[in-house]
Amino acid sequence: MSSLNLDDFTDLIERPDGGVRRDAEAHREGRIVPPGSLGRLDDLGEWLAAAQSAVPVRPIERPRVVLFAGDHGIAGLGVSARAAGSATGLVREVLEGGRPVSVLARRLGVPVRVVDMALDCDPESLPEDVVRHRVRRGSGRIDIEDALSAQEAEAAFRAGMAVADEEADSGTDLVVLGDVSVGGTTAAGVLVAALCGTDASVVTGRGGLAIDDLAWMRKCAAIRDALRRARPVLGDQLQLLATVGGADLTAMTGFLLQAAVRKLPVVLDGVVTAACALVAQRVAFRAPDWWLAAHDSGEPGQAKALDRMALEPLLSHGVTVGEATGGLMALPLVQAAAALAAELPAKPEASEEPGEPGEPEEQAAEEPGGLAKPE
Ligand SMILES: O=C(O)c1ccc[n+]([C@@H]2O[C@H](COP(=O)([O-])O)[C@@H](O)[C@H]2O)c1
Ligand SMILES: Cc1cc2nc[nH]c2cc1C
Repeated sequence: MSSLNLDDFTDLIERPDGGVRRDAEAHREGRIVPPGSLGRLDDLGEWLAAAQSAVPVRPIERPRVVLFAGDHGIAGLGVSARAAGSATGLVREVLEGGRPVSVLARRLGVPVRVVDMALDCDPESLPEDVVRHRVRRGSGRIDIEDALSAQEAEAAFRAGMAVADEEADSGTDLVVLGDVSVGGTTAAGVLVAALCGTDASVVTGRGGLAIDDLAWMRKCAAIRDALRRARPVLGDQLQLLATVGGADLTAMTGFLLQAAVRKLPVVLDGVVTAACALVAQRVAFRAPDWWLAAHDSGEPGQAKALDRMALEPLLSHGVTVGEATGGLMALPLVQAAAALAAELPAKPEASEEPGEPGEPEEQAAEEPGGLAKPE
């Protein structure tokens, strides 16, 4: 295997086409509904058009949820409301259709793909297509040891890239990315604090099922200790992920970068995907142009990371369950934006030709009448 050079992503990742974006804006200006009256749906439609390099934008017809799963040794310190090693149970429930992500995905008709990177269970106990990318059983306890060896980190990163390639090759037109990751918000907090140069307390949230004050203090201390181990390797993102990220977060970072190479737009979910996106931005500064922040989960580390990437979350409903649930909530909005951008009729010919004599007066005469109509 040739060694992985993350610097290559800087050149491989292009921006979505600016010319197409301007065409999409011009197309929008020619529609019957006044510019601005669809609010953020206009921006969303234009962003998608640029990502697809298509005006009018194509409908999102083959979206997919991709969940990276893993257990984190740090959960053994009591930093999560869930028991250490319990991510497997969640994954089973996802596969059986009983988790929030399963319910929303079913309703929206979106397939869910789960990728086990480091669950703490016997790999034989899960379907082969779920476990085939696994690099180890549980990631290391990041306050005192590396989450992964260098080899495991490279394998996990490549697995994430391979999943992005598989999705792009199979015609997926939008990915909603999420994690099933017990202890993952602690690792995410370390990555965000390390990359933003902040203190542990600034990024320490309450996790999936809100933890109590004592657990919060343990989480804060764990992030502080892991941060000490992260700072010396900040300049090397793959080593940073090996030191404090863990297998699922490393794979998600590889996924995000390769998806951007393949021009596959990705909807981000909560703090864990935001932390991976932040690492990926360090690798390739243009990459965030391919991502949409679905929602604000309320985790301080997520807000910090999104702010750094100038990504503004679409929704805010306090959804902290992870597993791409918040991402899926945004999907109907993305689909609505695409449909409006593509299907609204054009303004009548006359109003598109400003040079026509008499035309401005006609408009002026028409508009107040239209506005004056009772609701
Ligand atoms: O989306 C968020 O910001 C968010 C905040 C807290 C927890 N979660 C999810 O909850 C799961 C457990 O996280 P943890 O770190 O509390 O064990 C994990 O899959 C996270 O994605 C997600
Ligand atoms: C408007 C818009 C701008 C963005 N920039 C990066 N991701 C984005 C997503 C949207 C929707």
